[in-house]
Amino acid sequence: MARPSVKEYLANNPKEVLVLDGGQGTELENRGIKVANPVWSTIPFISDSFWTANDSSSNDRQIVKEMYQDFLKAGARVLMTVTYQASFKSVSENTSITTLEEYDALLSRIVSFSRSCIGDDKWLVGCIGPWGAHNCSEFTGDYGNEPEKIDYLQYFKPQLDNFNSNDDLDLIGFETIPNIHELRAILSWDTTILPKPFYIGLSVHEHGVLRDGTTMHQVAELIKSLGDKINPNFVLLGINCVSYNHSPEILRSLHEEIPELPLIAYPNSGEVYDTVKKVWNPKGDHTLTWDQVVKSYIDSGARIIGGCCRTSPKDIAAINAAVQKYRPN
Ligand SMILES: C[S+](C)CC[C@H](N)C(=O)O
Ligand SMILES: N[C@@H](CCS)C(=O)O
Ligand SMILES: [Zn+2]
Repeated sequence: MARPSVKEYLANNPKEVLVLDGGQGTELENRGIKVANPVWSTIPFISDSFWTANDSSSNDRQIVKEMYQDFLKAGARVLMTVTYQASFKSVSENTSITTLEEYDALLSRIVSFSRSCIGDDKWLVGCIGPWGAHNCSEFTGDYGNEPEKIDYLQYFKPQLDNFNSNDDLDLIGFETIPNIHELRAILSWDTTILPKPFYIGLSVHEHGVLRDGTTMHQVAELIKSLGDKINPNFVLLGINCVSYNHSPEILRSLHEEIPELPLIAYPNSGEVYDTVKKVWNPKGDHTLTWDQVVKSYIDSGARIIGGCCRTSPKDIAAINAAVQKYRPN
């Protein structure tokens, strides 16, 4: 392997801050791919023509490649697979891919294609959206009346099994997790279920609580209560797809609660997703610059910084400039 493990790299280079890519689903949408469907940004990979056509005849294939190229040019060293809404449930209930065998083949193809787009020297994250992605509750955290009874492992297992066994993936990213019961479930999984380094990105309200109302103090208490039993592959905790303007404060509150934990932060643009119309609506302007946001993240212990929905290669270039300016010497 041409790159060290992310976990070792971060531990051996305590001053290093890595730049992640930006919002892939929304970037593909900006470039003409229609993502409003039950598997969201994974849609281009479902079509046979993505895999059979050559680059010049498959427009979508060219678009995905160019998206990766542009994030790389902007300075990203950690990039993600476009598999946020590609759980077995979402794929098998909404596309022509219905068996576990076909599903595995799809994920393996996506991972190797993504690896071929970014080269061997960059880190590749296997992106896994929350349980709530399939019914669009990632921004409400409303998992019904008995969220504690949901079988999260059963939901994630087919995607996890594929990602765990794929050496092209360096890290598993559980993203946009809005519910404490889901967080508790993921954190309860040992190295037999999660043998690869992983991180968890929380989906947090502007006023700093998890979308289901759990405080950052309660999140910290949960992590502390696990003590030595915590899976050693749990590398970073953080926030993603949270409001840009509020994210520095939210990350600071997490850092104050668990100062020793390496953090990851990649906010959205500050626009708000309309889950019915599936469009992003403006909500005030950026009152902060990326320069200010990144400085604050680094002061709060962030080791990986990037952008989520509606952030583009331009945002990643600004993040990269600020990371080079503020990372510790
Ligand atoms: C992060 S959200 C924009 C992903 C898409 C959403 N789960 C939907 O199904 O519309
Ligand atoms: N990794 C996903 C996040 C959705 S919230 C994306 O960038 O599209
Ligand atoms: Zn997002």
